[in-house]
Parts: sequence; C-alpha cells; structure tokens
Amino acid sequence: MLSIQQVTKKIEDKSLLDNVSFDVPKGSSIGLIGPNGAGKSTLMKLISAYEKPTGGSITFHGQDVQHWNVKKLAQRIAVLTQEGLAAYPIKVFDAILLGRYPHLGFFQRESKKDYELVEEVLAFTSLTDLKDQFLDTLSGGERQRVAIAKAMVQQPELLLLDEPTTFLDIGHQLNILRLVKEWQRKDNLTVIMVMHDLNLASQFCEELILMSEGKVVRSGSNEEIIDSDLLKNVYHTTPEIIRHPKSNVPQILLGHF
Ligand SMILES: Nc1ncnc2c1ncn2[C@@H]1O[C@H](COP(=O)(O)OP(=O)(O)OP(=O)(O)O)[C@@H](O)[C@H]1O
Repeated sequence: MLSIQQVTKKIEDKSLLDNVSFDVPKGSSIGLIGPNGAGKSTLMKLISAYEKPTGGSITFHGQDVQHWNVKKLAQRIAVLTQEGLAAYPIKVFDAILLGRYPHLGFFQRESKKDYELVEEVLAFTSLTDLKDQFLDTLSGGERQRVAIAKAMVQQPELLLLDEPTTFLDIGHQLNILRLVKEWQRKDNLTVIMVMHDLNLASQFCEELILMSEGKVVRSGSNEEIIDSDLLKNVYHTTPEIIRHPKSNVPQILLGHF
C-alpha cells in the first residue's frame, strides 16, 4: 500500500534521511523508534507529502505521494501529532466535524450522514458527554481523544501518529493506544507511529523500524528489535530486557542509579 524506496532528505549540507527503504502492508502497525534527531518526524512529513524528499520515492497505491491531489490524499491519510489539536474555543462536536472537510466539495455543507458519523464516532471514543464542551476547556487526554475522533471521521486508510501519547499520563496513554487498536481492527486501518516509549511500541506494533542518524539500523518484530546489544549501540545506554508477565512480549528496564 505504501512503499518507501531509497529516500534521502538533505537540507543544505545536512543529511536528515539517508537511503531509507521499507514497505508498509495494508492493515499493519509500524512503530518508528530511535533517539532524538534520528529523522523519524522528517520521514513522517515526507510520507504525508508535507515535505519533498531530496531523492528516492514514496508511493501510496502505486503513485508518488507528491503527485497525489492534496485533497484526495487527505481523504486517505490522516496525521496526528503530539500536540494534537490546537485549543481553539470551538465545541468538541464541531472540531470533530472538521475531519469531514476533505470529503466535502467547494462550499458544500455537511450532510445528515456527516452528522450521524460524528455521533457514531463520539460514542466509539466515549466523548458523547463532552460534545458540547469547548475544546480549550478539555484536559490534554480528552483533547487527544478528540484529535483521534476527528481523524476517525476523516475515514482514512492510513493513520500517521507522531508521538501521540507524549503529554499523557500512563492511563491515558493506554487509553489512546487501545482506541487506535480497536479502530484498526474494525476498519483494517494501517498505522505508522513514532514512539519514544519502547515498551508501548513493543506491545502495540507488529513491526518496529529502528532509526539512527537518518538511517534504518534494523527493522523487524519486537523480538528482533528489543535487543539489549542493538539498543545499547543506538541509544548508548544498556537496558535490561524482561518479559511482560501477561503478554510475554519483550520489555525494557532502564539502568539503575
Ligand atoms: N528544517 C530543518 N533544517 C535543518 N535541520 C533540520 C530541519 N528539520 C529537522 N532538522 C534536523 O534533522 C534531524 C532529524 O530531525 P527529526 O525531527 O526528524 O528527528 P526525530 O527522530 O523526529 O527526533 P525527536 O525524537 O527528537 O523528535 C535533526 O538533527 C534536526 O535538527
């Protein structure tokens, strides 16, 4: 569905991405991990066609994302950043309804179907009770849930999440990821997510892509990537690897003081 081939990105003499290649099958969940400055956000901007690569190509359904009509691409790819939605003084319902925008024609008003979809998504994201509350009065966790709901009414095939849980407490972090997982199962959604929390990434993602200094160091399952020596080389710290007592997936413990 999405293919990233030998992508490079340079700004002046600085190399931000260097020969990055991988394929993203439909319905998969890919975790982009790696230290600060590895190039993860840069890659996300190229996938959403927000920026152009210097070399290589990113194709979505066989066509270079740079050649896609902007509105058509927005119907199929939704982007959610760590800041989520700006705290404008508009009602939750109206903020979510804005997600329908890529599907409306010029000067076309939302239809009854659009309103029904928003109601449906409000229920799915447990936001119905908050639908008349103003966005700028919500907590960070609630606002991030609204951002997910807005992306959901967009009905994309591909969801790009750039550190969606950064500002959330542990309960809300799990809440958001569970919501995305449920949505993914319901609609066979494809998810690419930048994550600093390796334990959550290991649990959530089928495939992890470990990046460093603009390059893919290794990609594979959590069993292949959550490896003490590999992570030590990239993060310059030695984590202990343990098993999650319920799911048995590899998890890390950071060094002692
Ligand atoms: N417009 C720009 N001009 C020059 N350098 C840039 C620009 N945008 C990004 N960079 C550099 O590119 C590198 C990769 O940045 P990027 O934000 O993609 O990393 P990241 O892996 O997402 O990091 P983090 O985990 O800290 O968010 C960094 O060294 C950054 O300083």
